[in-house]
Amino acid sequence: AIPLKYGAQYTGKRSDEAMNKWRSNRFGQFIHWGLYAIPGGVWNGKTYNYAAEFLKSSAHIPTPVWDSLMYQFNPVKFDAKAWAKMAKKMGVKYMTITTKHHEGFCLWPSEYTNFTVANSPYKKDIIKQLVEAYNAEGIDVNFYYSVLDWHHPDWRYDIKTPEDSVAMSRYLTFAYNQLKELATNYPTVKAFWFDGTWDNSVKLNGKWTYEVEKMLKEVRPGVIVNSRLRADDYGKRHKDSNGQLMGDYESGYERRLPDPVTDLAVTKWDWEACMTIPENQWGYHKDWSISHVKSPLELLEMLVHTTSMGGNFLLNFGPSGEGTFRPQELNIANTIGAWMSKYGNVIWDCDYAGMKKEDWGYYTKKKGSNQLNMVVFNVPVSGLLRVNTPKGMILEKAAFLDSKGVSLKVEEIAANQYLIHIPVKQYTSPQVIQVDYREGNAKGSYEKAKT
Ligand SMILES: COc1ccc([C@@H]2N[C@@H](C)[C@@H](O)[C@H]2O)cc1
Repeated sequence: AIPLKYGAQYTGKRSDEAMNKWRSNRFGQFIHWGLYAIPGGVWNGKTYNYAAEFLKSSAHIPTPVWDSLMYQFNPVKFDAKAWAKMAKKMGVKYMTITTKHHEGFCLWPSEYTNFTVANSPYKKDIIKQLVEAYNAEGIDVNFYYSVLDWHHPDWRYDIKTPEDSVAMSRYLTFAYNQLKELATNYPTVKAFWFDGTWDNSVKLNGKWTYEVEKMLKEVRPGVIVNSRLRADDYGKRHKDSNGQLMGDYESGYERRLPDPVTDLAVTKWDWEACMTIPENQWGYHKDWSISHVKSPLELLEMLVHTTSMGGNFLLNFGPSGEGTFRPQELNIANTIGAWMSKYGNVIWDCDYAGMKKEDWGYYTKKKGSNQLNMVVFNVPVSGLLRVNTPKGMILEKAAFLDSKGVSLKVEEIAANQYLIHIPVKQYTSPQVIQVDYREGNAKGSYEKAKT
């Protein structure tokens, strides 16, 4: 192994209470909110199709012009309690809020800059209101923080001169202080979601990323840090020069999911995928007709897919400049919430089942139980759901979760090979089958045939 000072600090999954809670949460709400929500992807009458939170660069807007949006930030319809109630109904157990996105505008009254809500017409601390409202609903709150900062004069994309180095170290001190401020002033924060760490200026500062992780865990013991923060002694990110995951979970899946057949390696570590409802909009965009908008059932399948591979699914919402969500977002919250109210127990506290992926959908398994869940998205025309079990696993019973125990026919067709018979009809939402099994070796008729 290559000796490293700023590489992975430990290997394997954390098994402390805080990480077990983070893992059992499984489903989270991402919220991207900032000045970008005011123009919403439109500038001087022109609609820019790229992600709305990048409008400053898409429309080549000078920093002073963009920053003056602060004087328009006044979300008169913002209601943290209403947001938290919607999230509770959706079935999320955690929420991750952009405290500061790339634009540098802070949703909390940071003492280290004037570019915050405190100096906007709105004035009040948005982070405080969200933390209190979501925690009151029993939902954990995590902080997204962009290291990249378009506003701060000392930010550098690369270090090419001694002046760059001096400026960037001033910037990193500023960011360190802001992060300490967030971890100190909002003591119920459970995790930090770092972004904007891909530039060379950060890769050259692996030591700073190590010190930030260390500081956060000293100020807030148990706090969780994503792999995107970290660079090692040689600028390697996410995994260090020895291939070891840095931070507490892998956070490279953005708008994409690992393949349930070829990417099973992810089941060896904790990971989270974050997802947009439109094709590629994190911040509020005025015109959602410019791309595909994912339906509730598409997103529900992604949530189940993610759980089936032992990951967390962070679904993004982009409130408007006034502090409201769109009808499509409300519909998604209600539709997924309705399914979660019936079947949330096959998501929360569930994990990878170690079973071979089948065409009909996904398996999940409740931690520490012999209860195997089958979430069926694709009903085969045959009505026969194939189940291949590992050696030593015998299926005993299968029933639709909401059928009050009416068993389904389980046909053993070969060693560790079964067919579960279900009615062939139009299902309008994913069906959940609960399977009971026992340890033991198959000794069906075919064994005799062989001997
Ligand atoms: C292609 O480059 C980027 C850079 C930043 C992002 C940001 N990460 C997401 C989690 C959002 O915050 C998006 O703005 C996305 C793509």
